[in-house]
Amino acid sequence: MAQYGSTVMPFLYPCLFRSSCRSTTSQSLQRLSTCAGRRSYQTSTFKSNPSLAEQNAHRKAVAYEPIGAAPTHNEARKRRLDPTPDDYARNIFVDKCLLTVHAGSGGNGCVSFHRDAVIQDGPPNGGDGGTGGNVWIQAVAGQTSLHKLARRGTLKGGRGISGQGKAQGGRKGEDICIQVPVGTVVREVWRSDPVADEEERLADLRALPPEERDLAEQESRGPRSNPWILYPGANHHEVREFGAGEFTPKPPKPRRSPLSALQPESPIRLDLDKPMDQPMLLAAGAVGGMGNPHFASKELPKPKYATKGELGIRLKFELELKLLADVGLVGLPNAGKSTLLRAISNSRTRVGDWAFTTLEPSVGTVVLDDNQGRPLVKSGIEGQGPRTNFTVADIPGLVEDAHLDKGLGLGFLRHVERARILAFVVDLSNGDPVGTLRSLWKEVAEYENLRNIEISEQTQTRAVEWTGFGTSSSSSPQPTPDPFDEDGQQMLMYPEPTKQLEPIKLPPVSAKPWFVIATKADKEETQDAFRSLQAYVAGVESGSVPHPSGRQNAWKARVAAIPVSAINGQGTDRIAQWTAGLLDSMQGAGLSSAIADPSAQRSRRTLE
Ligand SMILES: Nc1nc2c(ncn2[C@@H]2O[C@H](COP(=O)(O)OP(=O)(O)OP(=O)(O)O)[C@@H](O)[C@H]2O)c(=O)[nH]1
Ligand SMILES: [Mg+2]
Repeated sequence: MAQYGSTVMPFLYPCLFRSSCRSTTSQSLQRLSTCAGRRSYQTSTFKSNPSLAEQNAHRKAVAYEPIGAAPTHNEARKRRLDPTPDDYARNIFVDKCLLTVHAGSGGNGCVSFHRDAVIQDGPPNGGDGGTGGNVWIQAVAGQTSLHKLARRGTLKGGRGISGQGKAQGGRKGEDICIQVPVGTVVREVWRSDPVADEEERLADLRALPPEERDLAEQESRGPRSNPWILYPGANHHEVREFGAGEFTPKPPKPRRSPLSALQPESPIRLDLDKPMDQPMLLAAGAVGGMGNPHFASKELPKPKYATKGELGIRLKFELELKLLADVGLVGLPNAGKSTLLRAISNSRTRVGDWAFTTLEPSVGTVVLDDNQGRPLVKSGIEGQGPRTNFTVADIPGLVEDAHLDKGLGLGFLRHVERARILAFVVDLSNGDPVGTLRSLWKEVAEYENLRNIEISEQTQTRAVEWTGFGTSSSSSPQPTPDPFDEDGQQMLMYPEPTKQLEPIKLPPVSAKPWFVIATKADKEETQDAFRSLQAYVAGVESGSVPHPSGRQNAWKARVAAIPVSAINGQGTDRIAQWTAGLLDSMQGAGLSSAIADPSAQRSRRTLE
């Protein structure tokens, strides 16, 4: 053996040299012959401790498996609907976030003088600064979560570029467009508007008697205390003279970009419940500073100063998804909601045979055409073209007393009221389906009660806090000095209110259209359970049985129980048809995303 030890033999024939320390050459050769012999009739099964060569041979055989062995379409579909617990795509979902936006500040004006071979000391020709970038917002179809914006936190419009010599104006700052999902409500939490603050300060000064003005002016100087830019070539004497006040010009009035007229009124409250063709202006960029030609006069034909650009407005918003999806799947844990979503859409939500597999809502899109414009389900109302898709949200399972925040409770019920239609998913193989449906409705109705109490309590609190006639209450925001902005200028900011914004008004849950999906119908002895469920639902529709929510005006115009076997993909087409029909009837009746919410009938408009 030692004679082979220093050669490449151990590398080429590892099985021969595995126990080189102990075995002899004859033993190894015998083993080699055994291995070879075995390989001839035992190719696919390993002995208890396979050699490296055998392992490699096996890997190769698997890699070159004949194409005929690939899973058939049905097998692939079955695998998709009954996946292993680790076969899922991670779903990131955020339905509420804070977002700060900064409109771009204006670029500075330029101090420059014409100079050429003939004219050594010509007239002023400094360009104006460019306007800051605007901030726009647009609701777009196809987005279902606010997680991207939540991660960014702050979005800034570009700063305007400063002006240059030869009367060259600075370039405008870059605009930004915030894209949000359809159904987002945007509410302003606070704002810092340096131009408005300056206007207010000047108005206060004007109201004072002239002898007090100078002192008050010194004390009340805000972020625009020094709006001037001096000529870089100015000598010490000129700088001192400028600062001494004798030659200090009157500060120009604060200016706004003409575009700011398109800004929504403060405080901004937008209900973006329809896809928008054009973005909408949220905050206009600040205007740029003025170049030195603006200050030329008969007395001072060559001014050596220009102004800085105005500071951009800063706004903090709370973004909240009012509409999660067209259909919300409501059911007990382990009822089969995620499997159903996989069966009707392209979703890869997690499926597992245990409760609370799903912990975050996940939204899937059900496509109603063959992606080439040919509808698979006849839908859509006249004059608006066929409906091509709708969205379904897989909401985590509800448990008994979820309305008391049991299980993963109230957070999930919050999602239920953000769907246009509720689809109650009932497992036919798990006890009495009618009892299950009633207990699900009970949780939903109790949650609605709680919300009504919460809203009325908040209204009372607001009524007590109101002090009237413009006098500020103790909780009203007071300006406090804040850190400096990117230019080293002090910004006036307002502390964030300690009180949260009031909850968004949503339509009552019991007023939403609903239907029942009876799943796991492939399991044995589920026919009787389905028949009893069907009879109950028919009773609710006809009015012979009270509505499971216990509400008088609850929706029951068109209820159905649809049996499906999600794991086999059977009966799921009917869900698409039924939902499309319900959406059409809602649209036809003018009940759009907000259903019965009267405050949201018009898109893109301010609330209240
Ligand atoms: N036989 C049968 N089993 C099903 C069917 N649908 C789902 N299952 C099984 O039921 C179990 C639970 O399915 P999930 O889709 O994870 O249930 P879920 O309602 O999303 O559960 P949570 O996320 O915990 O609320 C899994 O083992 C599925 O394979 C069905 O139609 N027939
Ligand atoms: Mg699930």
